Formats: sequence, C-alpha cells, structure tokens
Amino acid sequence: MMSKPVEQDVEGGEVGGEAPLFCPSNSAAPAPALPGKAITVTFQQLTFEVDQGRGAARKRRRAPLLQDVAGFVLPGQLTAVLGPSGSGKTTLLDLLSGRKTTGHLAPGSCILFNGRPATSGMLRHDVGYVEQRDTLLPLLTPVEMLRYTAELKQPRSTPAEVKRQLVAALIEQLSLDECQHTAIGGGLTRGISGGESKRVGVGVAMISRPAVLLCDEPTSGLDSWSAHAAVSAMLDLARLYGIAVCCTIHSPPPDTFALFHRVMLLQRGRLVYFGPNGDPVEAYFAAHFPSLRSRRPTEGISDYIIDVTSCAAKDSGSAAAHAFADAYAASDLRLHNEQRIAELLAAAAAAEPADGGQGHGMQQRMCGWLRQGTVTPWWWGLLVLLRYRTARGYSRASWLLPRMLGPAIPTFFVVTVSVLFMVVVSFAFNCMSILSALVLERAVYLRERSDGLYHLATYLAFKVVEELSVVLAVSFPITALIFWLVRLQGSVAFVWLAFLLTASTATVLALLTGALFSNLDVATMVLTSYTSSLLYFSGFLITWSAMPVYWKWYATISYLRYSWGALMVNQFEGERDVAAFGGQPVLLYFGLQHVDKWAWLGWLALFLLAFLCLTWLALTCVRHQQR
Ligand SMILES: Nc1ncnc2c1ncn2[C@@H]1O[C@H](COP(=O)(O)OP(=O)(O)OP(=O)(O)O)[C@@H](O)[C@H]1O
Repeated sequence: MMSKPVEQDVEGGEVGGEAPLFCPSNSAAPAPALPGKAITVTFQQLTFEVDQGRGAARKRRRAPLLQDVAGFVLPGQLTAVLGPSGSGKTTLLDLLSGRKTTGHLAPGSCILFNGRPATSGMLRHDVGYVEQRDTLLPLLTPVEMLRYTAELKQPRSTPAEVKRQLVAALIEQLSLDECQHTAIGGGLTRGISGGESKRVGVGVAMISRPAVLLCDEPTSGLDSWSAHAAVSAMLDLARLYGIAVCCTIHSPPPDTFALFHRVMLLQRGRLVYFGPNGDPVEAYFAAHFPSLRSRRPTEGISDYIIDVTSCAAKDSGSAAAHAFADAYAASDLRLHNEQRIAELLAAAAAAEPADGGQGHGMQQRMCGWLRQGTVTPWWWGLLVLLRYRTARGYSRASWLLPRMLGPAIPTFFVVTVSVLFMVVVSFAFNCMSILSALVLERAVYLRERSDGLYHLATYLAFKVVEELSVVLAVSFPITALIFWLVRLQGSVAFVWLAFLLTASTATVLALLTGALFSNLDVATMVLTSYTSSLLYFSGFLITWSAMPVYWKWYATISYLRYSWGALMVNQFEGERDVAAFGGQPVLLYFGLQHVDKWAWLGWLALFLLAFLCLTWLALTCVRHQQR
C-alpha cells in the first residue's frame, strides 16, 4: 500500500470541528464507526530548559533545549520534524504529548489543542505516541497485540465486534496481513521484520483512534521500501481519519520525504524553517542564504537542508548556527506562520467557545498528566493482562520450567535434618527468574502506563496473580513429595502453608527488587546478596545463642528465620524433651523452644504484605525513565 504525495493543502475548514464518523469509504476492510474529532495542535513561544550541573549549582544553571519554537500540526496532514542529532526533535514531541518528566517550560510557552490546553484524559485518548524503540510484547502476534491494546484502550462499552473490525481494518491499512499471525519476537527471538514491527507500533498508537499521532523516528533502521511503507501507511490513516501527524525523521529517502506536507527544521533547539515541504523549502534557503551551495541533482531536500545548515555551522562556529535561526526569526515566513497560528486559534475559538479561563496552567499540569486514569476499570485491565500475557507465558516451557523446577529439584537431594532449611533456601533463590522478567519488560510497562492502558495497581495485581498462581500450583506436589520422602511429622497443611507463604514472600521480594532497580545486573546482585545474608541469620547455620548480640536485630527481620523456625517447630514439637544435638532437644539447641509456630507464620504473612506495599511504593515513586 503506497500513497502518492499529496498536493492539496487541507488546512482550511477542519479546525476544531467535529469530523464525520469514522466510516472510510475507500478502504476494503470495513472500519467501525467510532466518534472522532479533528484536532489542530498549535504551539507558540515554546521555550524548554533543563537544570545543569550538580547540587546547588544545578538550580541556578539551566540549559535551553528548545527556544521560542512556534508551529502547528494540522488534521489530515503529515509534518516532519528534522534536525541534526540533539537538536531537540524528541523533546518537542515529548512536550506535545505531555511525556517530558524533567525540565521547565518558560512562562509564556503555550501548547494548545483546538485552542485549549490538553487535559490528561485527552492526551491519553486523543494523542497517540509511537516511541523510537520497540515497546511491543514479543510473545504476541501483531493481531493479538492490537486486540490486547484495543481491549484496554477502547471503552468496555465498545462491542467486541467493533473492536474486532477496528483491528482488522488496521491490519489491512498497515499492510500487516501477511505477518499478522507471526510472533512479534525481539532480542534473540526471531519474529516479524523491523519495518513490520514499526507498523505494529503505529497500529498500537492508532487503536484509540487518536486525533493526533506523534511518531519518534518511525523510519529509523528501515530500508527505503519499509520506510516508505511506514510513512505511506501513516499518510493513508491521516487522510482517512483526519489525523494530525507529526514525525521526527532522519535522512528519509526523497520519495518518502515528499509524502510530508510540512517541514520543521530545528538546530540547537531553535527553529530554522517551518513551512510547506517541496520546492518552497529550497526556495527559502536559496533566497535567504545565496552563498549556500545549491542542491545536487540526486540529493533529497531533507538531506540538502540538514547538510548545508550543519556544514555551515561546523565551518563557521556557533555564530553561523544561530545565523539560520536568526534569519528565520526575522523572516516573512515567520510572520506568515504567526498569522496562520492566530487564524487557527480564532477558528478554534469560534468553533468551541472558551471555557472561562482554564486555558493557562500547562506547565503546572505537566507532571500530573502521567498519573491520571485509564479508559477501562482496573479489574478489566487485570483480566485482559491475564488473558493475553499470562496465558501466553504459561504456554511456554522456557517461562514455566524455571519457576516450577527451581524449588522442586533440591527436593530430591535432601533427606536429612537440613531438609526444611534446604527447601526454604531453594524457594528463596528460585525468584531470580521473576526478577529478570520484570526488569526486561520495563520499557513496555512504561509505554503502556504512559498510554493509559491500565493502573499501577492493575499491573501489580497482574504480576502477583501471574507469579503466585505458579507458586500455588508448585506448592502442592512439593509438599506431598517432601512429606513422603522425608517422612515429616506434624501437620501437612501447616507445611504446605509455610511453603506457600515462603515462596510467595520470595516472589514479591523479587518484584520489589525489580521495581527498585532498572539494571538487571545490579538487581540480581542486590537480591542474591540480600537473600544470602538472610541465610546466615535464619538460625540454622548460626544458632540463635551463637549469634553475635549486635546481629540479632538482623535475624529478627529475616523472613527466612520465621519460615524455617515455624517449620522446625511443626516438625519437632512432639520431641521437645528428646535429647538430640549435643544432648539437647532439637528445638532447645536452635533456640526455638518457646516459639509459637502459628505466630511465626503470621509474621511471615506480614513480611509478604510489607514487601507488597513496598513494591507498590517503589512502582509509584521510583522513576526509571527520565525524558
Ligand atoms: N531531561 C533531559 N535532561 C538533560 N538533557 C536533556 C534531557 N532531555 C534531552 N536532553 C538533551 O537535549 C538535547 C536534545 O535532545 P533530543 O532527544 O530532543 O534530540 P533529538 O533531536 O531528538 O536527537 P536524536 O535525533 O539524536 O534523537 C540533547 O542534547 C539531549 O541530550
């Protein structure tokens, strides 16, 4: 599906108005009728700064990433944001989508959607964002990925048939028919191609039928055919649904670049050109900078303007770099653009009367955007996550076996008094596989949270249910096996409960570590060291009486001590007076003679609850992504 360049300018008439229902007439796949709205994005005097330096100096020194940038993105049109690396392209998209988590917008900076500041709900539902890196679920196929997103992004009241049609239409519009049932893959797993996965990313952003689509380098790493296919697909969607599309782009092939209606060129955070694509770009540079070399016959316009502006800046230093931005600031083109923005805002105001002064407060609300609600209720999110993600994980041996065999294997090697300690230890260390799962899927989690797919509590509940149901399933055979092999005494139900609580606590501890640390090596090192240290203070390797007094506090907060101690009491409570080690009864030898096994099990349950609360806190407060 390749689109031809569009000559017609569609600026007029659509600003702020209700678009027709989404019933595309020129698409083979019938797209469902969902209400939609055309949105014009305008931004003026956009100046964004970040703190530089360390400590107190950090507050005083600020570096501008964008300076006085102004422009607009129109419904049904593609706008390309160009510029050398580090010129502020992604920063602009992050600001438009409300995803910037650090920095300060200068007073007077203004970003408006149909003449109004965006609300968090609007940014989540009406603005789609395609990230530069892939944040898809590797085990799902494109069609499953889109269905999964549709279940979370479309209101629950949307009929299942409409969601199915929505996905089918996107599969066709994005030319994903051939690979729709192939696993997406990623990392070391072979899956669909890079170009196809970019288009799946566009589809994921398109599921809520956003009025604005922002794409960060949708063509990077693609061959020219795939790059053209990706941009063509976006152009088709923009025209079909009246979407305002804005893409950052690097060295696109000339025929792909020609698909864009408008070009914005940034250099060192300042605007160097904003206007129509094609000949007007070249004419602008020829008129304002006659000394620049002219375009070579085979050279594309995007390469030409980046090349000449970057080379001039390199040859003559930063003064020349600013000369381009200064020339634009003094140009008629800038005046024309400002006039156009004023017209767009006036049209938006006429279409939708102002709302009594809610229009200024963008800066204050920026951080709040990321914390707001979702389209579907939490329990629906949990069901969808379990249905699509857990079901797929459970069907894979590589996911399931480490979790199931980890605690089971040591069972075959332990037949002495150390059995209870060894089983507790194997449960404690078996959680390492869970740690990697959480750290590795963080990029997907962050993207899905920013997209408003689910609440934090939903994700935590999903991870807990997903992992603890395996723990629950494994706890029955392991309890039975050990009871039979070692001929344990006491209550079998108690042993099962103690195993279950120990494995659950270790699992939640792994989730907590994964939530605290973004780096897998660091997280593994911390969890291994912490768990190993607990072994020494569980009361088996060093008995309570032999423990240095200044370390006893650490033993008191070791969850393994409560789990192993309770199991020991369950095993030996009938032999409280039978001499064993060093002529002493076992419980007396280990300092457990006064322990109430149910009370210690209660403490273990409290550890589980505390780790769960800490995980929730860590997911809420620890920000792993600075943008
Ligand atoms: N939160 C931040 N704190 C400090 N510096 C930042 C922050 N965000 C971005 N920058 C810096 O701002 C500059 C612009 O970054 P940005 O990612 O917008 O550039 P870009 O034009 O998209 O680059 P590329 O094409 O390489 O992706 C870079 O020098 C970057 O290091």
